[in-house]
Amino acid sequence: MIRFEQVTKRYPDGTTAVDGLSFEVAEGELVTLVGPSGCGKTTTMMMVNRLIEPTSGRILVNGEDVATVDPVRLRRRIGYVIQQVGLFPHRTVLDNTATVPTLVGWKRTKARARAAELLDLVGLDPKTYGSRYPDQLSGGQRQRVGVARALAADPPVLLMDEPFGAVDPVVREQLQDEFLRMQESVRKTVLFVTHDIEEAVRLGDRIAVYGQGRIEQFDTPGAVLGGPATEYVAGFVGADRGLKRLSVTEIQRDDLEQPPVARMDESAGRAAERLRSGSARWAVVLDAEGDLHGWVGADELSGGGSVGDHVHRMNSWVPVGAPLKQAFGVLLQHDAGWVAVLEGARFLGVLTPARLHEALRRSVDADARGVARGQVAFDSVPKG
Ligand SMILES: Nc1ncnc2c1ncn2[C@@H]1O[C@H](COP(=O)(O)OP(=O)(O)OP(=O)(O)O)[C@@H](O)[C@H]1O
Repeated sequence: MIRFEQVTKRYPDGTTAVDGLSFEVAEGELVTLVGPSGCGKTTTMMMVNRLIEPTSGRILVNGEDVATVDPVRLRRRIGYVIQQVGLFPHRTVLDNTATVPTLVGWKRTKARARAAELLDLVGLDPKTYGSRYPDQLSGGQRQRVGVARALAADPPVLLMDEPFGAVDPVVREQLQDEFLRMQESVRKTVLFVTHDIEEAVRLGDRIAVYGQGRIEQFDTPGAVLGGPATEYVAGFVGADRGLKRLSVTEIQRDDLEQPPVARMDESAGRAAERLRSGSARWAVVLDAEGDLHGWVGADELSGGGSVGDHVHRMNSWVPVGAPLKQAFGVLLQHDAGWVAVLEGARFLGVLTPARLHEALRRSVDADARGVARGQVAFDSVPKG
């Protein structure tokens, strides 16, 4: 969808901002460009919508060389969000959002209806905020309007330059979450510039780690964290990259351990006997559908009745596909030896600290070998 072919930008004063850059962003993909200040990220991005012209090389958007497209027409097809949002101060939020549709000739009512829809999409109630002016909004709200405005003409491509850089960390995380949710439904092709590795890893389907004017590594967040290509990348992603990797590695079914199970309607006595004969001290309690109800200790099952009469409700669990970090959080918070993993209400198994560690190790190994994690056997992962 966006393709850089040997793109170089040399400024008139001789600064080479970008040097022989080649990479591709697939349709519907979100690629983050991350690197220290001055490494050429913004220059890269601005060459896509021709705010800056390359010295050599080509950039194709949807197969078309951008150099051959009229810049004004080009920019209407490419949404652009920047840190200093650049809202028009004397126009209401609704009119700001409707800017591009109005420019391309939509009727005012249609453009405003679309703008209201988009404000809703970015989490701003158009009834409350539509008639306000930009200086009556918080920084985070202004950023949201910036995103809504960029999406208004429904451009297939979105360029975002540190869009959440100017807000505090809590709001920033909120905006990132909302943006990810929105991207699930709108699936734009996005080039996203940030100098924050956490943000790059969190948002990117793939990330491009920039050195000076060049990409040092271009891969999935998991692969970059698990196997930095160079010393430079290792330094940039940080010594705690193992921890960061927890947030991009998903819990899979084959990471799970199968603990002893008791049924809700099973007689307590029979369940106790079964657990004792297997030397099990506890069991998870499921109903006939396999949905999780809680857990029970083997020595609590005396006194008759059914297992359901003795069950402890379980108030924390994690869904399959959630990041390992979420499971780790639950284990720490409850000082627990395991956490249940569900799909919907259905119990799939438990994750223990040892299994969590193995999952992380296997995913590093799988990325290094370019295979799926399921193909890495537990015992093939070297210890230590
Ligand atoms: N108009 C210009 N003339 C000369 N040099 C420039 C110009 N614009 C940018 N540069 C230089 O090009 C290099 C890349 O700049 P660019 O803005 O692309 O970096 P960046 O990675 O986006 O940085 P930041 O994160 O600080 O925004 C820097 O060394 C910068 O000083």
